[in-house]
Order: sequence, then C-alpha cells, then structure tokens
Amino acid sequence: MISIENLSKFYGHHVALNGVHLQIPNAQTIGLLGPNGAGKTTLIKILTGMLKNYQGQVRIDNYPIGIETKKITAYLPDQDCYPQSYKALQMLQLYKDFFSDFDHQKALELLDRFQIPLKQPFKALSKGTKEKLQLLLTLSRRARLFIFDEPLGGVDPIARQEILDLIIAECQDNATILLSTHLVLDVQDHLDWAIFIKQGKIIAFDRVATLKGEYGSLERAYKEYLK
Ligand SMILES: Nc1ncnc2c1ncn2[C@@H]1O[C@H](COP(=O)(O)OP(=O)(O)OP(=O)(O)O)[C@@H](O)[C@H]1O
Repeated sequence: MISIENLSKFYGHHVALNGVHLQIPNAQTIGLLGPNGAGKTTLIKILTGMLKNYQGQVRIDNYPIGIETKKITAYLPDQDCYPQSYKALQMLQLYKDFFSDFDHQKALELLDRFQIPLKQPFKALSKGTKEKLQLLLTLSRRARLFIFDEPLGGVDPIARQEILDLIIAECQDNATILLSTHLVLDVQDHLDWAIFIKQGKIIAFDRVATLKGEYGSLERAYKEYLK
C-alpha cells in the first residue's frame, strides 16, 4: 500500500527523517509510535502531500504522491483547517461538496452515535468533541488509506475505545490505517503492526503480535526499543 525508499527530510541542517525504508501492507492497522520530535508528523505530511521538499521515493498504491494518492487518502487535518463558525451539519455539507467519496448518511449516523451538538459552532465545542467531529468526518470518506496524526489526545477513555473500534471497523472494509499516537497502551490491542521511530530513523517495524510475544506487551516493547 505504502512504499517508502531511502526517504530523508531536512529542515535546514536539521535531519527530521534519515534514510527511511518502509513497505506498509494493505488492509492493516499500523501504529506510528515514537517520542516527541521523532519525525512522525513529518512522515505523515510527506504521505499526505503537504511537504514536497524531500529526498527519496514515496508511493501509495503505486502512485507517486499527488492527485491520485490524495483521492484515496483520508487525512485528519488539525483543527485550524476548519471554518470555526460552522455547525456540525454545515461541516458535513462542506465535506460532501469537497469529497466525492463522502458518505453523508454514515456521517449523520456517527453524529448521532457520538452525540455531537448540532447547534453550537465548531469553535464553541469542547476539545474532545471537536476531535470526535473531525474523526467522524474523516471516517465517513470511503478512502483506501486513512491517516491519523494524534487523533485521541482530548477524548475521554471510554470514547477513545469506541473511536478505536470504529477506526478498526474501517480496516475490515479493506482500508489501511496509519495512526500516529503516544497512547501506546490504548491502541495496543487495536493494531496489527507497529512502527517505532526515533530521531528520524525506523528502529523497528513488526507485527504487534510478535512484539507482544517477545516483550509481553507493546508498551514494554516500545520502552525497550526507544529507551
Ligand atoms: N517546520 C519545521 N522547521 C524546522 N524543524 C522542524 C519543522 N517541523 C518539524 N521540525 C523538526 O523535525 C523533527 C521532527 O518533528 P516532527 O514534528 O515530525 O516530530 P513528531 O514525531 O511528530 O513529534 P511529536 O510527537 O512531538 O508531535 C523535530 O526535531 C522538529 O523540531
């Protein structure tokens, strides 16, 4: 699904990604895990076409990053990208107008399921509610690749599990999910694969079942690899 060869990214003299190689399989849920400043967001920005100035080869579904890859990739942008005065139903309309693969009915059902207030503008929603709304908009696209950069930080633990279950359900429809998070404990039972990244280098890329078998838990493996 995602093929990355010898990818490096410099910000001035600072190296954010350093010779990254990754072959990410189709229809799997992959955690992108690493400490602050490891290069996770930089990698995601390259995959979503937001960063263009890099060295190496990156392909999604055999296409170089561009219009074709953007069509099949649903990415959760940060909150600043949203019209702050829009209410939830206006957000749905915006997505419907913008993305031909947007499933409006599914989004309506998820609005109800997550009890998103319909009368408040985006800017008046709590942090966690904003995150839920953004997530459900992203998940309502019929994309082949979903990329989430730290989607769960403001969400309470019960909703977090519900959202993770929802994300995983997408994968059963043959989508690939790349999820960057610091919440290793919360996601460890939801992931098929884990990428450990540190200082711009891939430290490990393995099946979560293998890592759990070897270290007892994904969290322990994370600590061992990234200490
Ligand atoms: N626009 C930028 N200009 C200069 N340096 C940058 C820029 N963006 C990121 N960096 C640097 O590149 C490195 C990787 O940053 P990145 O945001 O990709 O890390 P991250 O793993 O997403 O971190 P976090 O978990 O804290 O979000 C860091 O050292 C960061 O300071």
